[in-house]
Amino acid sequence: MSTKRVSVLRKDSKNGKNPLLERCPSTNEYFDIAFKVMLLGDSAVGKTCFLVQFKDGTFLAGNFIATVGIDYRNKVVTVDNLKVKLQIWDTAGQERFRSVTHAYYRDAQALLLLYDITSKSSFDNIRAWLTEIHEYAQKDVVIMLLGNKSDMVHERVIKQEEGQRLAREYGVPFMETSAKTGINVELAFLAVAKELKQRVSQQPNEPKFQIHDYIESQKQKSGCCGFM
Ligand SMILES: Nc1nc2c(ncn2[C@@H]2O[C@H](COP(=O)(O)OP(=O)(O)OP(=O)(O)O)[C@@H](O)[C@H]2O)c(=O)[nH]1
Repeated sequence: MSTKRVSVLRKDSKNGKNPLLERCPSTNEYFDIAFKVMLLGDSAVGKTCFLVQFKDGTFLAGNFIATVGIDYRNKVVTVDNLKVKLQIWDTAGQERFRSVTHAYYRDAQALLLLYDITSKSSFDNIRAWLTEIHEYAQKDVVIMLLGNKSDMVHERVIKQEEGQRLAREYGVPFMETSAKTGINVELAFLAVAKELKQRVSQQPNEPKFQIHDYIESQKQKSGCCGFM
């Protein structure tokens, strides 16, 4: 099998601290605060496409090329007038790369865990992924469950309610997404960015940000589908 990208095992030069008002080298944009987000899930659920859709607004159609090891891209988003740099780590879903990716869990402040709504095994493996997350990630890491490829309506084997039920069981937010059409891709990252930003800048009298409510309100605004 050909490979998508040789792994880049680069560490943040700031020793994990949130750099203030720095310039993002890849986008050349200034930012106030930075967070690390990781994409996890079985091979071929669409993690790379999900990241490319968010970063560039395009869909990587064509032959599937599995990621090797781990890679990252940066994107600066605006959250409540603050420039938030998301450093997004795209991991290889294949079993043989697990030991490489485990080493990166600890640095992530948020994890987007994807399954493919047309693949029962990718959904069944979500429990195993959550076990790994609890073993290797930070205790207070933000986790979001995403049922990807929601555009493939005729091939669907996992009902939306099944995803919702599993997410509720683990107390994590859930959405169905499509890296192909872009549905809910930006919302997933923005919800996570808002939650993380709120955690570090919460004012004493400010109400706590509720990620579930935020997602629900955005659904109502867009009049769209696939939310918890
Ligand atoms: N229809 C549809 N196809 C998708 C979607 N997301 C990804 N794909 C296709 O699914 C296949 C796998 O996508 P990738 O993004 O490479 O999967 P991955 O999770 O990064 O896989 P690994 O790198 O092995 O972990 C590719 O053929 C994509 O074109 C989607 O939302 N809808």
